[in-house]
Amino acid sequence: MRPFDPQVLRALPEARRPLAVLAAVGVAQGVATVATAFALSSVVVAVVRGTPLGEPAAYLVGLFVVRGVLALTGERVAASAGAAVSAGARTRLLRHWAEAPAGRRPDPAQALVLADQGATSIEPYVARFLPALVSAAVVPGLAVVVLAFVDWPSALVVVLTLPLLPLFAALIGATTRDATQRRWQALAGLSGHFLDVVRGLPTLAAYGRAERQTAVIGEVSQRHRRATMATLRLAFLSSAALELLATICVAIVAVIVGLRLSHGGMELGTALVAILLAPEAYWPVRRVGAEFHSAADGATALLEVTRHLADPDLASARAVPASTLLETVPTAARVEVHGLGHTHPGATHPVLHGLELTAGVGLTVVTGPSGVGKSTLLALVAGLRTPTHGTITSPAAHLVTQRPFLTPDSIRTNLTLGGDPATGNEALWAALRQVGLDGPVAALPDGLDSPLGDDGRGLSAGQRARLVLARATLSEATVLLLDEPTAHLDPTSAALAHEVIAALAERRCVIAVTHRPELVALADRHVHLQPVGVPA
Ligand SMILES: Nc1ncnc2c1ncn2[C@@H]1O[C@H](COP(=O)(O)OP(=O)(O)OP(=O)(O)O)[C@@H](O)[C@H]1O
Repeated sequence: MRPFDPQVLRALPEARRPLAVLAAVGVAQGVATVATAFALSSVVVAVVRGTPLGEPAAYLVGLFVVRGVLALTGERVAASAGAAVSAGARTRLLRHWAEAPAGRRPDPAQALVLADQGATSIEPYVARFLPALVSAAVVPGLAVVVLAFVDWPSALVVVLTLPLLPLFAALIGATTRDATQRRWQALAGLSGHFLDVVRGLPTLAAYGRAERQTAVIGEVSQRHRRATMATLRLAFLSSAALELLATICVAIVAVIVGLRLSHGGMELGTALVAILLAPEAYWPVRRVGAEFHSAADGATALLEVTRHLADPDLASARAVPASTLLETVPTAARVEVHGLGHTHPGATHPVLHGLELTAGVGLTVVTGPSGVGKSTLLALVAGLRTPTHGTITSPAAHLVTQRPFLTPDSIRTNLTLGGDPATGNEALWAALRQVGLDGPVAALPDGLDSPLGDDGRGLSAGQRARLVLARATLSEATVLLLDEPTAHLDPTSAALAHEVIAALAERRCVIAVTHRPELVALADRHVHLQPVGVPA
């Protein structure tokens, strides 16, 4: 694992400015640190020799103030950079995946971990580790150069002993990486087992075996605890080892300087500067070692984010000939499909072949036997799948699937999902009225702010279907794709929903998959799909 990969700056441009400021602050802190060593030794020399103290003391106080301001600025910039880079990584990842064809998106569990814990762990990496890395790159070099001018024997000792610190840090880091890996495996084992037990709990309880799982979960948790404690022990021990090593190195400089001072081979001021500067060469390296433990996850996550954002597969998916891509024409309410063919990944036979379809403003219904590819056609037009053959031209479309997504949040949030969250109450109630859902929602204690459970729990299947239809009416998309929009509705509600769909089709291009003859009767165009190989 590299401590810092410059690719990050290309993938996350929001990181450039704060990292440049952090580097500048790091350099300024290095200069201020060296200047403080000189000012402090001048004060001590003035006290010992009884010379006027005012000037060196004023310099020292001024330098302390400057260092305080620099430290404060560094902390603030680092904290806001951490938050900005972490949020930027999450937003870019989600946008990147959302834009990618469904077939090229990562596995949902992996995507969730990366966008959630992964993006969060980037924050300490940027806020704490990178500033430490900047200091480690600037301060030791500066301290050694100045020391070489002031007292070259001390500089020589530092130059000879300084490489020991990164060497030990790297050795300890390699051991920590294995221990961290073991901890993650134990954690994954624990979560996987816990999930299995929770899933199977009703069955286990029914057969009176639930109690037995307590011991198994206890054992797996203990394994995770032991792995965590081993990592922590290693982290504390490694910090202590680096600390000890750095102290010994400083002590060597101090002893040599002390001996030369007592034999009169050195000025008091020079000796003080050497003793004050020597630790400054070691501590930034020590700090990098200490911060490495908290930043290891973030560095890995950042690499993973960069890899996803620069995914050559995805880049080539976007670069495939325009004929197989959706063209985004925001204004035209028109869908054109020519010679469309699609074979699902892993399937041997195409589900669609040589399909022609032109749909403008109005209602186009798509019918056909079950499994013929109606939902696949809508997913292709929506851009969720990439066609294997042919072309599709469509503006960004609003798709209502057979199992529409409802988030465990308020009705308001669900209505405005994917649209403008600031949509006014009046428009929301009007949309609900259109689908006949205003009464049931008004009867809820919190009205529009009433919460829904997972997958719309709290609403009947028919009410869910009407809610997503209301969401479609609020959408600004000029193309609406509806997959069996009235399948779950009773005849009265279905008739109301059909009216809404017909009203929507007056100004937009609505393509609806349906088995309902009532909706087919309202259509301006009717496309009946036949299984591939069967003449239309
Ligand atoms: N992700 C997938 N991978 C492989 N095959 C798939 C996938 N999704 C759908 N299929 C297959 O593609 C064919 C068309 O499916 P699709 O859902 O488009 O049919 P449909 O006409 O909408 O059916 P229904 O009317 O029952 O909803 C089916 O044979 C289905 O098994």
